[in-house]
Amino acid sequence: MNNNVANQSVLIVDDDTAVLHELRLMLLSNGIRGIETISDSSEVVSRLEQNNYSVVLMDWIMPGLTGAELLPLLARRFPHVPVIVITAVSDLQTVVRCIKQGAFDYMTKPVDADRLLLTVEKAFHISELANQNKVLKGYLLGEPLAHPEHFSDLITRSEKMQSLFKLIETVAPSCHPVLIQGETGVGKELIARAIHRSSEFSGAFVPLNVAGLDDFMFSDTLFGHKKGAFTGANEPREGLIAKAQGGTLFLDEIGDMTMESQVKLLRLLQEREYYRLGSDVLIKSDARIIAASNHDFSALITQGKFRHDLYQRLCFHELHIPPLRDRSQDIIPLVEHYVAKAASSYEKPVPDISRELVVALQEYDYPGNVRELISKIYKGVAQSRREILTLEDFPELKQKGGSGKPEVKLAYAGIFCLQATFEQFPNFSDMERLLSDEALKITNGNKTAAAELLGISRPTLQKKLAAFGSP
Ligand SMILES: Nc1ncnc2c1ncn2[C@@H]1O[C@H](COP(=O)(O)OP(=O)(O)OP(=O)(O)O)[C@@H](O)[C@H]1O
Repeated sequence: MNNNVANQSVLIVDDDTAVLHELRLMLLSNGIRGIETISDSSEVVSRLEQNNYSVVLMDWIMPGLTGAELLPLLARRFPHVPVIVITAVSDLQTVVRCIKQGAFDYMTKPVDADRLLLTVEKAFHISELANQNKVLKGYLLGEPLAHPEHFSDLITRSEKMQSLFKLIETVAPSCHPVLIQGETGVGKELIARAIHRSSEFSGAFVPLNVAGLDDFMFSDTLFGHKKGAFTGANEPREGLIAKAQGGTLFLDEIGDMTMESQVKLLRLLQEREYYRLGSDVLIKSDARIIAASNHDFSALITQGKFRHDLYQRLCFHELHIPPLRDRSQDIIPLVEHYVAKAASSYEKPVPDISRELVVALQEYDYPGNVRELISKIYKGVAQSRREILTLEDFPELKQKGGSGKPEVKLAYAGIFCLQATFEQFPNFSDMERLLSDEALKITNGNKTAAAELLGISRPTLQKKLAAFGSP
């Protein structure tokens, strides 16, 4: 049985306690833990009202409520719970009736263990999908995140990111692998951590960057080794997969993995078991695997650099994180957050940000995404000698803009409508006055900083203010 059973539960209904016991044992011995049994069929509805069962396994012929009476009731009240009917009669008519009334599948007594497990596994899968659909529907109807605190490290105002968070809440509790794709520095590791938090798995989040690891290093780091496994293995080593037991193993830069290591990872995903180097003891693993990459997998697969079967296993759930330039609403909140952080780490007061810098930061396209934004902010704050950050502190942005003065965009004209501001089209002197007032407002009355912002000397600003009659 594969690994998607940890959060699943089964309700078995049969008036024969010996059958209940036997079915329970069959499921238990295959790793299914959440099993409850009822011998009185009239209790089924109230049990389903109180608990979230993934699957109901039910006898057809029972005293009290029979299968024929119960099945339509369950199909109507709990349509998302697959019901598997067990019947002693293998006549075609009963089977057709079961399926027509909404049974997910049927089987005849005596129950064959292999068939039971296969059917229950299929039903788990359907139940999981139905559950995800239910949650997604709720979200589409505007429901907020169930646990926003799981995403508290991610600063965003973008609707695309909010939708991604909602998707994460629906897929996080399943044990299936997740593949996160996105450009470098876009926040893939933060997203992986948010998935782990949302899964509420009790084990640890264990990250491993596989780029640059040769196959031996990969195997030793991931699986560990037995004492004496190779020259220099003086002590046994527990691999990272063991540290991630009950939790999440995050494999970063998976597109750079060697072909040999890909075979080993594929085996781990298929079998959920592994050997330490030098050991012939098979160890089971229940760690959930999240992988991340900034590569285009279709290109890697075509070039023969990545196994198609591994890709298919990894992308059971696939998440794409949009680059920062496609969610420009995030730029300013990120800038504000990291300016405050940088100032605190350099023990400086938190500076204001000049308007021209705000515009330039919004216009930039961030090929290195959030990581690049952070690095620019830290450099800018470190070198700034004033209480306001200006374009001067961000020479790379200044060079990009040529003159250093970013163009006023059309969108900006929506806010800054000259005629509406002045009631008539302004002349030069009106504009000078407006610019001077704005610069002084932004710099809290600091004339030196305001003059710098305006690109004029302090005495020139002083003269102009005197001409306007301003203090
Ligand atoms: N939405 C966000 N809010 C706050 N910080 C963020 C956000 N996204 C990314 N960061 C920060 O940006 C930096 C890069 O993020 P992260 O390491 O998660 O990116 P990545 O996509 O995994 O990068 P790489 O492709 O290089 O592995 C980190 O310091 C992270 O904390």
